[in-house]
Amino acid sequence: MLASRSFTAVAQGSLRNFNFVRSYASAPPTAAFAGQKGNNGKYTVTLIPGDGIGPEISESIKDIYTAAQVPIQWEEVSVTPILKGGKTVIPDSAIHSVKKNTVALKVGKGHVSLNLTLRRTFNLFANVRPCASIQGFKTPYDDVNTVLIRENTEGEYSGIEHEIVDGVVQSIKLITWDASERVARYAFNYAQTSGRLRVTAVHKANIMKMSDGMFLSACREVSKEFPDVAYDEDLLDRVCLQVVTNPKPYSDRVMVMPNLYGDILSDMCAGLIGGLGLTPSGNIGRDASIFEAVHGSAPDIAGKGLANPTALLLSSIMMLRHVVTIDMLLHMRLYDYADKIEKAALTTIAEGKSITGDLGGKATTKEYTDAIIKKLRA
Ligand SMILES: NC(=O)C1=CN([C@@H]2O[C@H](COP(=O)(O)OP(=O)(O)OC[C@H]3O[C@@H](n4cnc5c(N)ncnc54)[C@H](O)[C@@H]3O)[C@@H](O)[C@H]2O)C=CC1
Ligand SMILES: O=C(O)CCC(=O)C(=O)O
Repeated sequence: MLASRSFTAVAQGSLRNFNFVRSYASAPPTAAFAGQKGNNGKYTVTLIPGDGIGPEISESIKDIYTAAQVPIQWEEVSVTPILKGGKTVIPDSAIHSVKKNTVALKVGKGHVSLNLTLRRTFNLFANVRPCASIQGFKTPYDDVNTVLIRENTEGEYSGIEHEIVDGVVQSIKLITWDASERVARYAFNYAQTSGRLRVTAVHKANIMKMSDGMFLSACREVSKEFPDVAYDEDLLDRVCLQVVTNPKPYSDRVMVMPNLYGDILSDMCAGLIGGLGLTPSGNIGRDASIFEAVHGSAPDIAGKGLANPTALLLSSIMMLRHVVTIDMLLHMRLYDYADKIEKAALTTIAEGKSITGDLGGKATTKEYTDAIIKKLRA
């Protein structure tokens, strides 16, 4: 009963400010999602600032949340790998914090496969990556509004690699029916609750007949459970060409795809709306969800005050709307915080006076953050 009510709330929440942003809605809730709300009336959320620009943009988010008086307290943890029993692992404290709080905000860490470890540890099976043009901010395209859902635990990112003989290596692309079916069902649920009533499976089954072929079979099976959601399939290369030629037709649908394709296609979509500084994502699992920017730790600009915190901020907004679905009866008002912060950030960008260098402006991370805070306090 609560689950179906929550689904309605998600759909309403996403449609409420449809004209303004259209896409940074929360994802449909998964089975046992439960944030931790303390006696002080605040949710505790794990914050993983990572390295590179992570600490700078995390500070921005904290300052903006303080100014907006969002009822959240951050539990900051490090995921810098440690040596344990001869293996490099994520510290127990980080794992424990995410397990306890079930919600985390994170910046990509410049450490190979750490993301993959987190995604696998918490079985974060779906990565939701919305990408929408910001009204009033001029880019070559002004009508991008894509939602891409990426299988997040396997494919080329299974981490199974070996050397067969000297000079010959092999990386295994692992596709399982269960993971494909699970992400497909998530995509159809998302389509149904967000009002984007079409799912397009993106693939290369013309070449990878068995692996992508099975991914497609799973999508087709799941599509039968959703007669009100249209279903089609398209080749990855064709989708790339079509999206950069005319993104408009992709506004009415959700794209679902194996892991690697989603990684690449989401960066391409980001390029259409102003770059990686603007695109958020949510790694959704049954027992926890970790929200993070599509970008990584950007070591080339770290410590220079140049980083754009918007992608992480929009990820946190997806998180707020996700948190709301847990406990909607008590905390509907978190939607209002999400809406308010989102509006302050996107109007700051549209005005163009205090934007960061990646968007063509001259503002530092702090100046841009302060401009948002000023709007929140006005
Ligand atoms: N989801 C994740 O956790 C991801 C982690 N990574 C990791 O991050 C590290 C760096 O990877 P890169 O290939 O350099 O990708 P990156 O996404 O960190 O940076 C790519 C380019 O975009 C720029 N950029 C990224 N975020 C920006 C922001 N917020 N504001 C302004 N400019 C921004 C960077 O300066 C750089 O020129 C690597 O260790 C990589 O494995 C990379 C991508 C995603
Ligand atoms: O884990 C990494 O370092 C890169 C992963 C990545 O690019 C992504 O998942 O978007």
